[in-house]
Amino acid sequence: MSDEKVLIGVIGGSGLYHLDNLTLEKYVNPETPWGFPSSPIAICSLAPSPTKIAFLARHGAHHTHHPSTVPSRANISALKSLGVRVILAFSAVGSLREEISPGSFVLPTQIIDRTKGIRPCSFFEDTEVVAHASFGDPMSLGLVRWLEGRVGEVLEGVNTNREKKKKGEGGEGGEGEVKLFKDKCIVCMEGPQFSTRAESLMYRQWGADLINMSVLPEAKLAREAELSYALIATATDYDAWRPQSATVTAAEVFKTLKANAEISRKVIAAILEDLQKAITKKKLLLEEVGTMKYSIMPRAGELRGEDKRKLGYVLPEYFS
Ligand SMILES: CSC[C@H]1O[C@H](OP(=O)(O)O)[C@H](O)[C@@H]1O
Ligand SMILES: Nc1ncnc2[nH]cnc12
Repeated sequence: MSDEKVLIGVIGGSGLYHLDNLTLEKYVNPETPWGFPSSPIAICSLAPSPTKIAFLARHGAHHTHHPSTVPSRANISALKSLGVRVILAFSAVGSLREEISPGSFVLPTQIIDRTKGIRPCSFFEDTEVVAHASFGDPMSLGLVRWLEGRVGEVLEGVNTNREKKKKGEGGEGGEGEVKLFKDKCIVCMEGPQFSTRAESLMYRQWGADLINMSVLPEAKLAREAELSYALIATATDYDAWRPQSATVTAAEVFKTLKANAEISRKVIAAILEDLQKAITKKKLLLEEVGTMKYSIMPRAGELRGEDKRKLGYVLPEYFS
C-alpha cells in the first residue's frame, strides 16, 4: 500500500494518454498481486489546489496493450491501493445511433457483454473465495447523475467558444456542437477487429447505442473493489450499421480522438475540485462502499494465505 491518498482516479482510453493541462507531481508504479498496471500512474494536481488525481493510460502511454489483454485487475487494484474511491473512465466508442455523431460525449448507464470469456473478470478468480457482486446497474448511478450536470456545463462552455470562433469573435478551436447524451447502453465487444455489418445491426436491434472494447471487465472489477465508477464515452465513428456508409476503420477513429481528448482534459480539470468536495464532504459518491459484504459467500475454515494476500490487497475491508 502506498501512503499517498488520492481519491479520484482517471483512466484514459485511446487518444488520452496524459493530462498535460495538470501539474505532474510524480509517477508511481505499484506492483499488485495481478502484476503492474498498464502504465505508471501519474499523480497530478491543478496547482495551486492540493487536490490530487491518479491518472493511468488504459492501453499504456504508447498504446501497447491490446483491448483483450489490458491488465484491468492490476489497474483497478493499483488505483485502490493509492486511496482512490471514484474512477472516471474515458473511452473512444463507436455510435450505433444517428443522433450520436462523432465528437459527442455520452454517459452510458447500461452495458451488454459481448466479450468472449478470455479476459480475467474477477478478483476472486483462482482463489477459494466465491463472490457474486451485484451488477444490475453497472455504473455508479449517483456518480453518473452528478457528472451529467457538470460535464454538461463544460460542454456548454466549449460550444460557446466554438460559436465565438465561427463568428470571428475570438473563442477557440473545433467545429460543430459537442452534444451530451445520457442513459445510453454500450456493447463491449471482444475485438481487436471491429464488428461486421450484421453484428452492428444486431446490436441496434438489441437496444444498444454505443460500442467499445474496454468497459468490461473494468466496470465489474471496480464494483468488486467497491469503487464508484462511471464511463465518459466519446464517440469517434458510426461503426458498421449505416447501409450507405463505409464501415469503421482505425484511421477514421483517429480523426476525432485528438479533439475528444482535448475536451476530456478540460472536463477533468473543470470538475476536479467539486468532485473532491463531493467525495469528502457529502460522501455522495461513495455508493459502492460496503456492497461486497453481502456478495461474498459465507465459508468455513481458514482462508488460504495466498488468497488472503491477494484479496487483502484490493479488499482490505474484508480480508486483512
Ligand atoms: C482505437 S479504436 C478501438 C479501441 O478504442 C477504444 O479504446 P478505449 O476504450 O480504451 O478508448 C475501444 O474500446 C478499443 O479498445
Ligand atoms: N466502432 C467501434 N467498435 C468498437 N470499439 C470502438 N472504439 C471506437 N470505435 C469503436
